[in-house]
Amino acid sequence: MVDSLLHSIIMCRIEPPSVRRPKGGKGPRKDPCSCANIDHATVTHMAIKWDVHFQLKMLVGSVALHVKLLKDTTKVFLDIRDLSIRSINVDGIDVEFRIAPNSYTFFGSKLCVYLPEDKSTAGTEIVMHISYTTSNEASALQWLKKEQTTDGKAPYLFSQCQAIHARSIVPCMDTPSVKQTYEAEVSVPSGLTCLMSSIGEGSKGDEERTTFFFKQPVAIPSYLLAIVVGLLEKRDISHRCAVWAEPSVVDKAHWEFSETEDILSCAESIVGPYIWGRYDMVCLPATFPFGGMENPCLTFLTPTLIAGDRSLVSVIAHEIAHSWSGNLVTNSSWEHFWLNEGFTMFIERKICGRLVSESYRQFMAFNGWTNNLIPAVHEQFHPTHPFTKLVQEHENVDPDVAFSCVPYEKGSSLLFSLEQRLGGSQVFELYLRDYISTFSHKAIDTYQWRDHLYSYFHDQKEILDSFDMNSWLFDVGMPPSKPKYDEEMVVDCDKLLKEWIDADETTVKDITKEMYVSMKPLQQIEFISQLWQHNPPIEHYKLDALDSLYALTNSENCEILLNWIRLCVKSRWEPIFPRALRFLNSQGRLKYCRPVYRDLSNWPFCAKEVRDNFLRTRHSMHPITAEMISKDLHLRHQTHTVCF
Ligand SMILES: CC/C=C\C/C=C\C[C@@H](O)/C=C/C=C/C=C\[C@@H](O)CCCC(=O)O
Ligand SMILES: [Zn+2]
Repeated sequence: MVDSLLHSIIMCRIEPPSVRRPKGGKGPRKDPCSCANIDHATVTHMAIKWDVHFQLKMLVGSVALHVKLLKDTTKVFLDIRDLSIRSINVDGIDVEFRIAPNSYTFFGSKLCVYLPEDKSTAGTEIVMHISYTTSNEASALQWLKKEQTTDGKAPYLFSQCQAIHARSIVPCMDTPSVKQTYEAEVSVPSGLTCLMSSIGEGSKGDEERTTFFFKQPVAIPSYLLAIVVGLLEKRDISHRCAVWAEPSVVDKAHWEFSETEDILSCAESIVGPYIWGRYDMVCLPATFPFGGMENPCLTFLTPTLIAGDRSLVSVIAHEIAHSWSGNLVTNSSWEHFWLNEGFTMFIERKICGRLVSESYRQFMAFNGWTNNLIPAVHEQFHPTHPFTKLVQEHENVDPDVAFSCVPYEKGSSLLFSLEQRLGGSQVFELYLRDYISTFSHKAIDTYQWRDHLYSYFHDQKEILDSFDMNSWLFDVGMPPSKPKYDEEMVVDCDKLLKEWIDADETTVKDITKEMYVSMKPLQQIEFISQLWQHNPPIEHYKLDALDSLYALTNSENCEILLNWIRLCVKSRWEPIFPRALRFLNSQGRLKYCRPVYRDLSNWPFCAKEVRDNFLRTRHSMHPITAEMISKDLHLRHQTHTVCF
């Protein structure tokens, strides 16, 4: 008995715990969110031609995919969602194609293209020309009537392809493990400006239509394809930075984001040269679902960053940092999203540490742990939820549903802990540069990251082995240990918090506003967030006093407003409801809308009104926003069957 047991243990190749790999797999796992046969073929270049039709809410055009066969194959599989394929030819020869029947789910469908026999051997390079149109419900696009824009003067279109929405605007290998250059010709109604995640190469047209030309010479994953069309004006910030926005917004955005060149230069001093040429930003209409999106050469930004005091520009540092982590060194699938976002959060805070102070970097990391990671693990999910893992498994999982701050905060905390153990900030910055230069223009997974870490710090193996890496990477819940933070900037927050918690109806009148107004905005956010997280909930007389002293309900800073609304709703303070509803209807940022919709729908006092509000406004929301909130409110159950 013992012998056979011993034999089976020896034969079943028990790997050391530190190299836990995906189920049943040796080496990199295929991206479960794509049906592309990337081991047989790869796309190296896309040449896109689109006519933008606002009345139809459709892109009509074609794409020429430059495909290289990696193995003998007579088929190329592409990802599509809601595309009407008109015709496909390979090097000018019409070819058969099929769309896998009944495969439609949130992943979309598999487009199978059959190659001529004489173009099916390994090493062959072909040009696959696909004529197609998008659906008027393409999940990557939001079409705005002029009335929905800030200035109300012209229609507007913008895209959001991350994570798996590129397939709704172009047939492609919609996985971050495939990188391709691209060029585009886009025809739009004259008078409107078209911008893309690339270098603009001019335009030509007549009074009816204008065609804009673009080139992206750096190979990028499909999720970084991006387009915006609207009545836009530009303001230069430096020789390589500018901001675009609607006329009534552009000067406010220009002032708010005027430190962008300083941030970009600072980033270069940490992680190396900026290779993308331009760093432009477009400040989108308020329905944009995210704080920022790191589309190369053209970061997309929410107007909720315009606080009037430049206090929220760390998001720009974040998007700039993506020019290295994410856009150059890319996660090979969304299961390893933390490589994109954990590194970017870490670099963002490095930049802010350089520009403000090291104690500010420490405070940002502390704030991330206490105000983002803890609520995400304990309130948005629960400590045993699989989406609280750093490395996830996305079989039949929609990345939009799995999305949270966990990859950002758990990932950056992991790097923060490693920095402290492996020699401190300067030592770790040298590692960071080596990591970026080693994997630039590649797509990697956590196992490749880990192997590089061990080889770079080969002389500190004992320290690495003593670190509970597997628990950080693969376990649910909060990390097994908390980094040590310099809490110098926490002291004032804790002092003010204690003053308010300990106050009673008499002494609350003695609290003055001096300490609060002397704090940095991030400290004010920390203070209000701690009040929100405090149990029991804060008494109504204190909320009255807080609002009259600090004017929180009328704050221009959306981060402060979010935490104040959540605090008041948790305390069931009814005067906040009108402001909360205005907040929901004034912008579409998921980071704000999802928690506030969830909180309000769980409050019997206003549950029905807030759900009715959603049903009334959902059609003017971005598709992603509408989808996520309807799931949060349990208004529809998407049955996810296995895709292919
Ligand atoms: C574990 C989840 C794996 C993959 C998810 C990937 C993408 C999800 C999709 O919903 C797109 C997310 C885009 C995020 C863009 C910007 C963020 O860095 C900031 C979001 C929070 C904010 O609004 O500030
Ligand atoms: Zn990011």
